[in-house]
Amino acid sequence: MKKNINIIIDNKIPFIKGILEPYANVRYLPPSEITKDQVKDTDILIIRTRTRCNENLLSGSRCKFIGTATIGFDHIDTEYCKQNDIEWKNAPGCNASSVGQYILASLLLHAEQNNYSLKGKKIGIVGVGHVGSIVAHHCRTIGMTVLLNDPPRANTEQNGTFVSLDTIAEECDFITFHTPLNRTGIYRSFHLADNSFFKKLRKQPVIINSSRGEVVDNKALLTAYQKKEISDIIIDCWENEPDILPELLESAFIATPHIAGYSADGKSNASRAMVREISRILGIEIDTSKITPPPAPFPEIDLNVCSGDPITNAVIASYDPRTDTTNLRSAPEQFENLRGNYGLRREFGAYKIMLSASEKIPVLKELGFISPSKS
Ligand SMILES: NC(=O)c1ccc[n+]([C@@H]2O[C@H](COP(=O)([O-])OP(=O)(O)OC[C@H]3O[C@@H](n4cnc5c(N)ncnc54)[C@H](O)[C@@H]3O)[C@@H](O)[C@H]2O)c1
Ligand SMILES: O=C(O)[C@H](O)[C@H](O)COP(=O)(O)O
Repeated sequence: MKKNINIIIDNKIPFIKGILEPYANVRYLPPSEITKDQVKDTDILIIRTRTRCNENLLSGSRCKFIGTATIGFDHIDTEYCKQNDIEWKNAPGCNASSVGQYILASLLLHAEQNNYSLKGKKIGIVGVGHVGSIVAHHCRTIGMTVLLNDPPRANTEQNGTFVSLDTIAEECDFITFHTPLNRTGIYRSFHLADNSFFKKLRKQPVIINSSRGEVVDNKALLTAYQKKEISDIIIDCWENEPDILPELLESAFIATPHIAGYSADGKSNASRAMVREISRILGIEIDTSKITPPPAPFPEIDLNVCSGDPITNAVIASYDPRTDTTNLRSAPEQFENLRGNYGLRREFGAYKIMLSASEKIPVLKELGFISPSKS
């Protein structure tokens, strides 16, 4: 029962091909081809961050629904959509655990390479939603002290224990940004970290940005590094992607092409969310059971044969951000291709840990690895 519904889907959204064809006319296009002309006769758009949905794209089209298979939605002109009766939906939380894995892996590598322990170090988390909460959980689990900053939540929640951005600037050894990109308004996050923010830092922290490039003024970030106001940079989201600042790429400890959320788990969550929305719109049951990530290639991590910290070994066995850093440094002009052809990783929950009796087993379980067992 094919309805007269036209759908365009970004061709880099995985696990979705074939699912909607029984119900609609589906075309898969690269973002560069999702143009005004193509969108004109389209009812439903399923896109990623690379399609800017604004008047230029949408005016004169019959599009009534935009689904973005992402958490962020700053690429959608929500005001234009409201005025023109176009519904839009994102996929809240879809890849939050993937970003949690990215941040923990980067922190553990930084500690290992600089020969210190993260235990007792203080991390400031700016933006405590789906991603920030997972980062907070992981950091507490490995013994870090966590400070939270989230003015929208602080203003509405009675029992929150939030601090100001100034307190984070003064006290933290690490500061990680997990806000949406708000260009205006009282919760504006555009250049939340700017020159004046970096001047307030007291502990020469490591700065981490995996939110949106524009949340951190990239030139100010580089200057702060050069002036030793900060000790290191971990960066996944950049201003002006894919034309990123070469000096920042060279200076950062971890520098990746906006792939913190690129787990197979996260991508399949997003695809499932998009199909559920279409199912709701069309008023039909659509089976989503085939939208599942493939198994991890090596799903058992035997920590008994590794020397060094079991937590670091387990996390890095699941994901090593140095590989993505090396790939980006060797070919920065391939930023979009590195994303488009990314080998999606699996999250902690896809790995079973083998480890003889160790006080680290409860920590590994708490991070989400499968039933660490005696071997
Ligand atoms: N690098 C990646 O691959 C990747 C993956 C997922 C998400 N992201 C980005 O991370 C952002 C956060 O994701 P999420 O799932 O946690 O979103 P979320 O909406 O669940 O949480 C965002 C939190 O930020 C808070 N916030 C808003 N404005 C703020 C401000 N000015 N200062 C401090 N806090 C503020 C909100 O109150 C909310 O609690 C997304 O909007 C997206 O831009 C990037
Ligand atoms: O907002 C998100 O979900 C993330 O930034 C996500 O990783 C973006 O992925 P893209 O749509 O660019 O593939």
